[in-house]
Amino acid sequence: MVDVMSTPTAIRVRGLRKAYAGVAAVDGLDLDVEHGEVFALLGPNGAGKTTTVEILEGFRRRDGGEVSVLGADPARPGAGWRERIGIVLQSSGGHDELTVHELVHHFAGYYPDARDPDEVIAAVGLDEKSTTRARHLSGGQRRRLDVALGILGNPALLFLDEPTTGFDPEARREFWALITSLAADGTTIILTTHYLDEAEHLAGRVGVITSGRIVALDSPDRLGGRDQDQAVVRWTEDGHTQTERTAEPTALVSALAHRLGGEVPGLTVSRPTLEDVYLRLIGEPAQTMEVVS
Ligand SMILES: Nc1ncnc2c1ncn2[C@@H]1O[C@H](COP(=O)(O)OP(=O)(O)OP(=O)(O)O)[C@@H](O)[C@H]1O
Repeated sequence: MVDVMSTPTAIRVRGLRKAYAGVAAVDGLDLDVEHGEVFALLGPNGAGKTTTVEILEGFRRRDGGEVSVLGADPARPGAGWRERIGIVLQSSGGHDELTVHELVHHFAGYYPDARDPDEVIAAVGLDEKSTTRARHLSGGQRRRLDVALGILGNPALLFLDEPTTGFDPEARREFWALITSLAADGTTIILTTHYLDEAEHLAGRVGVITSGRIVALDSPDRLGGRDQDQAVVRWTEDGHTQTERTAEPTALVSALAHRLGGEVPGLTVSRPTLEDVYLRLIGEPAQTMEVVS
């Protein structure tokens, strides 16, 4: 078996290509993910995220390029590789007649180094549903069960494809805490999500993919030059909302306070959100960021 930590990166992809009926879905994609990183892959519908991730998981054949995942080519992984990888697919199902307890205990038997099944059930917050059949779980609870099955084998690398779709806000926060604790234990995590706040909360780096290529890659606070973007200062003066873009919002606010004699009415200072930057990168007009010339 490959010693995964002896490989310099958890994932290395160069020039990955995949076409369906002659149409490119992944078109020369490069990517490096370090051991222990939480990496989020963002992109609009049809951008090529699932195709890429499924090639990394060994579920789809590529047409070209080099791929190394935990030191092995997923197209020819060899013994022991699959047990080192946890996968939570976009949609799941099956085994609907078994209870949570039965399912998790059953699948634990497949792994040489399984986590304690009862601890996993508790970790995903399904303690109280332990004796409930899978088909009677709510959508969000079913997703937690999927995550439980994904982490059961104590994977070195965990793929999460849109893991919190259908979660209520509280469940999402709890799930984030679970992922954060897995990451703290050293699990490398590849996350695809359409929730920008989820990427911002969880990921050390995000990659934006459009038309089968990575078009931006950085930490959430630096993506697309976000940290260099000017702040927008808004306030009310003479009955009108005033707006100014500036690289020095503190100086502007201080000058305003001086000029207006103290409290600045209606003052807000905002920076572009990750969503603003993301929409700009994929070529959509930002909806929340007011651009002032
Ligand atoms: N099995 C397939 N056969 C034919 N075309 C496919 C197949 N799977 C994906 N495609 C096409 O490849 C492109 C990329 O799809 P993919 O599922 O990788 O995108 P995605 O970024 O995961 O999208 P989403 O956010 O909607 O899940 C799309 O145009 C899609 O229609």
